[in-house]
Amino acid sequence: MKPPVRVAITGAAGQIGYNLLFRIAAGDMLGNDQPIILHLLDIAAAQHILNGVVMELHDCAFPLLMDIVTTDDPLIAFTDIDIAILVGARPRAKGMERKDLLSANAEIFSIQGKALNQAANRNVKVLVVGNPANTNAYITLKNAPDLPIKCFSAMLRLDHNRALSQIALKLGQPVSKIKKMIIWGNHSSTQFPDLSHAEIDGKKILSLIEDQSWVEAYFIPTVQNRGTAIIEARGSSSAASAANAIINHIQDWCFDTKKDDWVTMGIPSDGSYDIPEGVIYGFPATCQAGTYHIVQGLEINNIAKLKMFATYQELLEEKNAIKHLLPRQ
Ligand SMILES: NC(=O)C1=CN([C@@H]2O[C@H](COP(=O)(O)OP(=O)(O)OC[C@H]3O[C@@H](n4cnc5c(N)ncnc54)[C@H](O)[C@@H]3O)[C@@H](O)[C@H]2O)C=CC1
Ligand SMILES: O=C([O-])CC(=O)C(=O)O
Repeated sequence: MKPPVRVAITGAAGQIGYNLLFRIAAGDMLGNDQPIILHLLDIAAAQHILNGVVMELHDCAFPLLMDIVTTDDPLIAFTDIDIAILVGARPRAKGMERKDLLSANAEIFSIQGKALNQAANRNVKVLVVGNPANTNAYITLKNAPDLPIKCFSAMLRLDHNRALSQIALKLGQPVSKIKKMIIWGNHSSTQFPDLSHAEIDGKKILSLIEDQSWVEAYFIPTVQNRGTAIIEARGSSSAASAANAIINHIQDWCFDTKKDDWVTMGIPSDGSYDIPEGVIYGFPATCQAGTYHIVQGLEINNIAKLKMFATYQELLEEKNAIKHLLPRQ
């Protein structure tokens, strides 16, 4: 039997938590031969709900679930963990943009960055989901100066999956055939869902879509604003699809992306594609041996450059609003 992997999930008593924990414990994320210890963090006021979730986890009798730690203390939650999924944060309500959550949520990630720095395994994989996810991930990494920068990522996989599905629906093809999608930039309505490299059976998708205005008038805004549409329809934000995207993101990071394809991950900018260092930005990425790499060498036209820069500008504005929470230079 393999040694157990310790997976911390924050906001474990919330709606994403309820859609995520059971799938992780069932083996959907790390495989059906990988024992797991769950470290579940939520605030003191939510511990009674968390207890109910733990009762249900026990009632599933998952063979892979070796132990469950529950706590409201990030230091306890993050001790010796291999994977951290930082979900715990306020969700937005109708009429809000994700960046409106900055003042409510930013401090959470400053505290949790410090706790990760102190207690997590040095090769921990940290995925930030709580919104605004890119900037919260940046706060987290800046507060964890002793951890390598490549330990950190933010979730744009839900946007990536949304884009795949819209194309699958448009072309009447299975999602699995659509390759090389990209969501550049921020997990916000300024993101740039970019079809120009996407392929199906080796053919460029843009050449298969007869009505090019569909891309600008329908595809891009639908993907950009899908979170808002879900909130309007359900009355609360995406939970099952967010949990599914978390599983996809961690699975690819741990077990490699597929050959001849890539995924979108929010990762620290390094100057690639003229996006300066200092933000967490959605890039096309491949993963090998537990490390992500930005896909290099893609041709970017001038219109795309403008869209990529606009979403970068929004990230700079968000960063400016939380600069007091950034101790690491
Ligand atoms: N990046 C992405 O693609 C997506 C991000 N989200 C974001 O994920 C976050 C969570 O969403 P839901 O689960 O729907 O919200 P929720 O309100 O159902 O659950 C949030 C949980 O976090 C807990 N929490 C609050 N402060 C905490 C802290 N300091 N430490 C630990 N736990 C804390 C709350 O007590 C609650 O149990 C929101 O910020 C939402 O906007 C949601 C969907 C997709
Ligand atoms: O829209 C929201 O606030 C939740 C979220 O991030 C998404 O569904 O993409």
